[in-house]
Amino acid sequence: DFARKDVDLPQNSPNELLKDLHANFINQYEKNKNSYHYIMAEHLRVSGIYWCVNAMDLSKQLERMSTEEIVNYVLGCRNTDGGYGPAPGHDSHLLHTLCAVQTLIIFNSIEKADADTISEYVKGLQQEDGSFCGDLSGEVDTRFTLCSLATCHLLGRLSTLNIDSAVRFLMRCYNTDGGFGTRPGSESHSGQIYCCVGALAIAGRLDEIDRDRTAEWLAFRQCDSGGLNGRPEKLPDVCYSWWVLASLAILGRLNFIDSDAMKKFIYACQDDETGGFADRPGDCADPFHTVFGIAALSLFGDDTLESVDPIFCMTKRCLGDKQVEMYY
Ligand SMILES: COc1ccc(S(=O)(=O)N2Cc3cc(-c4ccc(C=O)o4)ccc3N(Cc3cncn3C)C[C@H]2Cc2ccc(O)cc2)cc1
Ligand SMILES: [Zn+2]
Repeated sequence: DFARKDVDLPQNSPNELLKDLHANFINQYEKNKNSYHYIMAEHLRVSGIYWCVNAMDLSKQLERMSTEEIVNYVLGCRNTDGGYGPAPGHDSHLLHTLCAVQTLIIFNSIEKADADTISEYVKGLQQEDGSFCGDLSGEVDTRFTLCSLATCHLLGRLSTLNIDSAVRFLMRCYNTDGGFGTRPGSESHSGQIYCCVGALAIAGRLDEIDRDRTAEWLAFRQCDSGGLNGRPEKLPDVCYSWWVLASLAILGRLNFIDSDAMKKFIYACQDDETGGFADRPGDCADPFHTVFGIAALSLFGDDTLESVDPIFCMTKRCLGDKQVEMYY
């Protein structure tokens, strides 16, 4: 069967950012009667909170969030092992530990977390070969290398980890096509490239890769619709806009893609009734695709948004001197 490799942008697609509509979409996750405790699936909740809070910060509307309630909820997800779970009483995982730290930094409340116990938790998940497991289930993924280096960097505890072995493992995941996969030998994927390029940038080791070759693989993700996909022959999706654009920004190669066509696709993913972004035009909006659609537009310099840091997907405002100085 002929698999569609692209989408058509509907004629009446939005052609600008519907910023206030998105703020209302995100906020409805926050109203008392629909607070996170009910709306957001428990196994996702702390990550969902980071996506919502970050979307509001990028949209310059953070003051509409109930800071204290959210900060206390996140702190309530801390476990005795030093890590954070997705909700109170859930086991710790690197994905949610990073989102918890990111949320606390956005609310300028990172001093309420214990940097030493969190970084010791992360260190405990690094393997002999330099890789990281997401939790005690033992799954290794280059995504978890980014979570580990980003969490420890944001806490000022990067030296807790073995950075040399972490970089050696990442380079074993570097494919001849210029991309990175989940583990050594895995096929290249936009999301994994974002994780590996981001981790190398935090480690100050971007000179280990051929940045033009990697940027070229990323540029080939652009479809006729202007949207970016995760792998060859896949459909474009607005969250891949973020993975690909942020990677190109870190590599100093944003000029490798057609930004006007890209923006047109991102605008078309907005839902002009409910607010929010869907993965592609016509689908249901969700907070995950909303934050990455807004972050991608911020990378293009939309001055109605806060400027976003490509490595951490957080505003430069909240990161301050936690930003990694880049060299191109
Ligand atoms: C709806 O189906 C899924 C599938 C995977 C996941 S995930 O947690 O493994 N994850 C993030 C993710 C979230 C959503 C979503 C819906 C509603 C909310 C509320 O905030 O968030 C939706 C999708 C999604 N995915 C799956 C995906 C996105 N685009 C294409 N796909 C297949 C990504 C997935 C992995 C992930 C990526 C980044 C990250 O920081 C954390 C997890 C969640 C829901
Ligand atoms: Zn997506």
